[in-house]
Amino acid sequence: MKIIIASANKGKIAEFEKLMPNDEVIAFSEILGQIEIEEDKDTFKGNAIKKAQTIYDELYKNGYRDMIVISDDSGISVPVLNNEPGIYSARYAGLNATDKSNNAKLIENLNRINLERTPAFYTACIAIVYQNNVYTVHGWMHGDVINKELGEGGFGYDPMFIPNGFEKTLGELGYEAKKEFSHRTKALNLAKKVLDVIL
Ligand SMILES: O=c1[nH]c(=O)c2ncn([C@@H]3O[C@H](COP(=O)(O)OP(=O)(O)OP(=O)(O)O)[C@@H](O)[C@H]3O)c2[nH]1
Ligand SMILES: [Mg+2]
Repeated sequence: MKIIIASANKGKIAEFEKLMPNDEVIAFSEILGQIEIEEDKDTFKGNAIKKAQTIYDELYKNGYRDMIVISDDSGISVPVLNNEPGIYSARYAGLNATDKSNNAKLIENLNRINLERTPAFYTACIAIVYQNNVYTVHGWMHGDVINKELGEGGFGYDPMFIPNGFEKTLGELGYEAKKEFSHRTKALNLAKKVLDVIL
């Protein structure tokens, strides 16, 4: 099955490819080139729908039909920081933020309140657009964030995140572990059930 991923995040696209080994997973940019989508909704769900719908509409305008478009809006929330960065995870350190600068800002904010480690959770909302219908599913992963980066695996905040039941960060554990229980894995498992019903 051909699935268009409405994301420009290489880390996410790589995860989707590994999670759907039997499908043809194509990043939208391979067909449409770069498209900037303003994420101006106030929920993961709102932004996920906007991303998937925008890419679906662009593909449609370009003559593509019967495609399945999947988006992912995700982020990490830290309850002791009023659930920051949440939907702002990708731009926590500002408009030109990178994974490095976002992690540095989170570390700075943890240090400001003298916390080496505190509970946190990831959320992923996946939106599916198919034949002008929209479906959304969510997945979560709970654990702790720490005020330093450990390990090189994963992407984004992974080197700062210790999932429940482990004593290492996702950066140290690597993708084979993360794949078993991540927010994206859980959401995608639900998305696959939706696809089983609608296709
Ligand atoms: O360590 C991480 N492991 C994860 O598994 C993960 N999932 C999300 N995130 C963070 O949350 C932002 C999402 O923002 P986001 O959904 O807008 O994505 P994005 O802007 O990077 O790409 P796009 O899909 O919008 O094109 C990302 O940039 C990351 O910083 C993660 N960090
Ligand atoms: Mg984004």
